[in-house]
Amino acid sequence: MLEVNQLTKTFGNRIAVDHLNFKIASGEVLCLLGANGAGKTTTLNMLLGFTAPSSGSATLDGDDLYKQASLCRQKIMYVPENVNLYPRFDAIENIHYLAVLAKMKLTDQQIHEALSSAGLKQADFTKHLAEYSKGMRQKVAIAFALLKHARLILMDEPTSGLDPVATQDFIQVVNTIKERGAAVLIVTHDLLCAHQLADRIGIMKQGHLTDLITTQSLTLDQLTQRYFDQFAA
Ligand SMILES: Nc1ncnc2c1ncn2[C@@H]1O[C@H](COP(=O)(O)OP(=O)(O)OP(=O)(O)O)[C@@H](O)[C@H]1O
Repeated sequence: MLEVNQLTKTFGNRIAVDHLNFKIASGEVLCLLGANGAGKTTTLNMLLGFTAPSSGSATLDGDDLYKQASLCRQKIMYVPENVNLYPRFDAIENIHYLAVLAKMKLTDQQIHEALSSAGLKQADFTKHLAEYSKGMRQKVAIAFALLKHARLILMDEPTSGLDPVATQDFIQVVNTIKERGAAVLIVTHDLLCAHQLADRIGIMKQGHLTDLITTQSLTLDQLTQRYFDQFAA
């Protein structure tokens, strides 16, 4: 599904991301962890087309992310750390607006179903976004990803600032996304959340992927130890 090959980004003589390789299958969640400055955001920015790679390539369902950029962009959804939508619109109006920008035609019924699948309570659908918490705004973006049938969902620090209940809620929503067959890449510092929701965890250090862990095989304590081992080395 997503295949990243030798992706590299340099800023002057600083190598932010150094010949990175990884794959994410359909229905799989990969969490990227690493210290500040390890190259996680730069990786995300390259996949989003915000930053051009210095070299290397990436494909989504076999299409080149850079040579077929507009085709690929239709299949990608980005959920930033803070989802900024129109505060004076309710959730339904915001999604209608996003749909117009994406040249999609959606019925209220479709939007209601997607907002429910994303875990939003029906009573909140018609509240202005100004009244929404961070977690609720995230759900609106995820509902749009479901409506868009996004094949790749990229998330930046989705659980930072979420309380434990909202975090569990978020994990459930990610499971819904997985069931629909999207590939999910999450950049996070949240080891507990990564352990709970990732199929695999990649640890980045100085632009390299230094460890790639299948989550199921490790307890949280083992994962934490393995994470710290990377930085002691
Ligand atoms: N626009 C830029 N110009 C110059 N250097 C940059 C730029 N963006 C990132 N860098 C450098 O690239 C390296 C990787 O940064 P990046 O933001 O990708 O790290 P990160 O892993 O996301 O860190 P954090 O966890 O703090 O968000 C750092 O050394 C950073 O200073």
